[in-house]
Amino acid sequence: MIIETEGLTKRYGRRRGIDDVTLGIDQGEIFGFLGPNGAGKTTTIRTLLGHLRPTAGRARIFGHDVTANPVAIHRRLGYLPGEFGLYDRLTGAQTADYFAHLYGGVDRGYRNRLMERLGVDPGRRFRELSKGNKQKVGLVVAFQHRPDLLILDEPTSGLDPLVQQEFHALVREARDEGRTVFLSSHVLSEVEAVCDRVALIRDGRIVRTGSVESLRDLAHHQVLLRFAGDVPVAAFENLPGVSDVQVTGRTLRLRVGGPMTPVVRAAAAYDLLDFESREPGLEETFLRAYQAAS
Ligand SMILES: Nc1ncnc2c1ncn2[C@@H]1O[C@H](COP(=O)(O)OP(=O)(O)OP(=O)(O)O)[C@@H](O)[C@H]1O
Repeated sequence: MIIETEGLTKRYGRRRGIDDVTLGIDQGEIFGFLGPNGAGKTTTIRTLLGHLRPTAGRARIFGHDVTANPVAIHRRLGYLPGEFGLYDRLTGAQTADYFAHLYGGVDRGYRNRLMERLGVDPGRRFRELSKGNKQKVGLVVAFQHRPDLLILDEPTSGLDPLVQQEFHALVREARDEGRTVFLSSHVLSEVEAVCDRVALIRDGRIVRTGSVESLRDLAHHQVLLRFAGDVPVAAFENLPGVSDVQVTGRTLRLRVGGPMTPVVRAAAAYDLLDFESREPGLEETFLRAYQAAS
């Protein structure tokens, strides 16, 4: 196992950080760590990296205890923090060079390809970069020495959709080379798109671990349909995956789990003026799924 934690707990004084986190991540997995803001993702990651000392429990990476042997771990690790930065005056290329030296040099061809694929402008000073562009330099730094394990804290926040796709491709390539990826996210659809397995964290505790397919019951969309004329609610209420149908005048709001086809087919039978579909935030999704448990 590449990452192994047992009852990992971190309290900030009397405040909760994480509580009893037990995880096992195998070589060659893309593992998603999914939770709303404040759930404990960063705390878990920083404890794994040895930046924070656990209050209780233990964690091992590559078989080494994270508190006892951080150097042996860090040589083989690529890490993207939530807010990546070094010195404001350095350019993207200089920043990547700085970290490359720490690892005793990197394959420059690979480094340059990473920069190209992610669209990093190597000559720009760090202070002139937007959050997304800083994030891209951070990704180059995490990947450039081809580490055995990548730990990425909310890697796609601030990236535009095309760069996100390129990032997903890089992650899959790393996995196909037998490397391991642990990434945190607060977006369900992103974890669904790229991860093999996932753990859900809420209020500092793991509420579920499983294959990405096992998230199906959580994934849903809020759909709004606006029609030119009156529409019988019954035409939608009993469709597969549909629940919580609400009607305001000629507007229907409904919750759809699973494929959208039945709703689109039913809507097409009427004069449809507008169709909106959005993925609700994870807070809303978790609240719904875990209300009974809390
Ligand atoms: N240095 C600290 N001192 C006190 N409490 C902290 C500290 N860092 C984090 N916390 C608390 O620990 C809990 C978990 O925070 P953490 O940053 O790990 O969550 P997260 O899932 O990474 O959220 P986000 O996506 O917002 O970064 C929160 O309740 C937070 O307020």
